[in-house]
Amino acid sequence: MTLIKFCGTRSEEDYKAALRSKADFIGFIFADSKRRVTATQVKAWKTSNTPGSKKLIGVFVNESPEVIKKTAQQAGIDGIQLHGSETPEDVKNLKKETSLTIFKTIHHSSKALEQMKLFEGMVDGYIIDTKTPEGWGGTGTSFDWEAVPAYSKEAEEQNVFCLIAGGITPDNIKDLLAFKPHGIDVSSGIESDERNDERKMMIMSEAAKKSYQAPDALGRYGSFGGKYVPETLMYALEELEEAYKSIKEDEQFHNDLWKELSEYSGRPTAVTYAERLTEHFGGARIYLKREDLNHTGAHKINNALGQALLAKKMGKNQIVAETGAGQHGVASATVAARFGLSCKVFMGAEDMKRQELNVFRMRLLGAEVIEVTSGGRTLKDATNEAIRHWVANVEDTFYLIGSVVGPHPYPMIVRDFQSVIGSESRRQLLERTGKLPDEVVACVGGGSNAIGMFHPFLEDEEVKLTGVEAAGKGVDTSLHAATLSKGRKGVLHGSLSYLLQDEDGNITEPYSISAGLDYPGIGPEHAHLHETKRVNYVPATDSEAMAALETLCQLEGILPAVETAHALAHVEKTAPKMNKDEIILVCLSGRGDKDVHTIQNVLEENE
Ligand SMILES: O=C(O)c1ccccc1N[C@@H]1O[C@H](COP(=O)(O)O)[C@@H](O)[C@H]1O
Repeated sequence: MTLIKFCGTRSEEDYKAALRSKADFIGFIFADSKRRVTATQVKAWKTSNTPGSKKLIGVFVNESPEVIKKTAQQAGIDGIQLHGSETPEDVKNLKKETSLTIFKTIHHSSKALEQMKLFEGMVDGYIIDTKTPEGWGGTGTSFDWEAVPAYSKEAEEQNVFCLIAGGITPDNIKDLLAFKPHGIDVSSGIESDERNDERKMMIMSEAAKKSYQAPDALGRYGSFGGKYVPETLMYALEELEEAYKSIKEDEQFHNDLWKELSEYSGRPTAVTYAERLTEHFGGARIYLKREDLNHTGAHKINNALGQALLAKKMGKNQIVAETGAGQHGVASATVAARFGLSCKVFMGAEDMKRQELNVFRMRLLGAEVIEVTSGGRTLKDATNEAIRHWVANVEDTFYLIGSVVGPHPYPMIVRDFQSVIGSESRRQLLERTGKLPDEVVACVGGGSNAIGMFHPFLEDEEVKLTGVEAAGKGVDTSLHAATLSKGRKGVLHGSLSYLLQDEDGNITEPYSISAGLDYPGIGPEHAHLHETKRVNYVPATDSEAMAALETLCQLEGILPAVETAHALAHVEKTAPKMNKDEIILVCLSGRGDKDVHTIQNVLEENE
């Protein structure tokens, strides 16, 4: 997927349209132009419409450092684009004096590559534009795009990205995309009658972010997914689907959600370069997406906040949830406390023993934790009970499902709320390294952290995606939870996917050291991505996961959740075989404080 910067925003309407679009960057012209705006205007638009994860960029042409700094500060923007003949010295000084992101525009010419080299190590990205006698930029004139790969290569060597500007329109964008630019930057091409035209923005966005379409109208991912539920739940699912459709288009909802994600949960989460781990394996550079730094210690809160806001919007004041490792239970109890909702969490008796601390946390947060003693007394059984409770109380109860499982529209809703993980890390890595990762790795139980991480990378064919399943005592024993490696198609909890089952189709008991991966099914979208071979699913055993957990603790000072350690176990296998200039991005889905007892028991047994 290509980065998008929509520039020349000159009214609150333009700004709102850019916020609704798929732009990664929104540009404002502070230079001489018909599109010029003031810092006061930008500040006012920003105050009444928060930009969420989009970055605001101010464009300047040969402006004094004092004016640039003052304007940026007044407007409250994230970065500056120097679009004139600014020198490396000017950039160096600005970099020293501000913490702003700096993009340098280089005008296409036979000297452009040499000029880029002069700014090496000083800028966060390049814009390549056309200069004409009419102006420094915004002229609607394109250059010969045969030159694009050379510009991208130079930027990659400098570990930054390069956006292409100049005369890009809905009619010619596909010609440019054939040269695989890192991103596009457009002013004139999105305008009609002196204002930004949302239809043009949409055409450009669709072309640049050519999106993978799933689920279909019936909630199917290929042949998987769907709604296999009793009649009593059909109405509730339709009501939910309608409500979700309306909030998806609702700017206010997205603003409210981003406010919670940022002010309450602490997003964006960091991407950490694991330097000592990288050296230890001697291969690919390893980057960790730190979902463990979220409030409550895992990625689960992203989805819980989204669904709780949706529940409020639907006028439901009771939440019911299931939990395995307890992380989703804690996240649900947390959001219920924050929004003043009542909360019941169903949890298997076995998991309650393994995750005693999280049971205590949920109760402390005011939730009722209901022990489930049926079946294997783990996540599957807790989910059965939560669904049963929902069927009986559907009028005022919202089922806050914790993974990309269950009947449509749940897998889609959870995926969308978790995709913030992948879209944030995609942008963060491009900003940091100038390239996309070569491989992205995440652990998979039901699969919510993995789908959230993978989804924004699905169109990037060059990025290898790897999901790691829990192989327990080994996939050739009966003690594992490796659904895709060892399962068959079947229906569980309202959707068709791969399941662990015996010859007669009875669900078999999964096993994993980690309560969060101990589920006999997997989200239907993962089943589809497995069948289409877009994602490669591999197993990791308990002992491989525990070894990887110790390595991360000792080399990076990060205690990961036992679930997350399965993803790290795959990194141990693959990183040493990769080249030093390759990059692995790992979803560090949660922190391991909740697992300290389990870890202690295992390590003591091994002594
Ligand atoms: O857009 C302007 O008016 C402008 C004025 C002065 C310097 C840069 C300007 N815009 C930049 O030009 C390209 C977009 O060009 P086009 O209109 O799509 O051909 C982009 O980098 C803008 O940031």
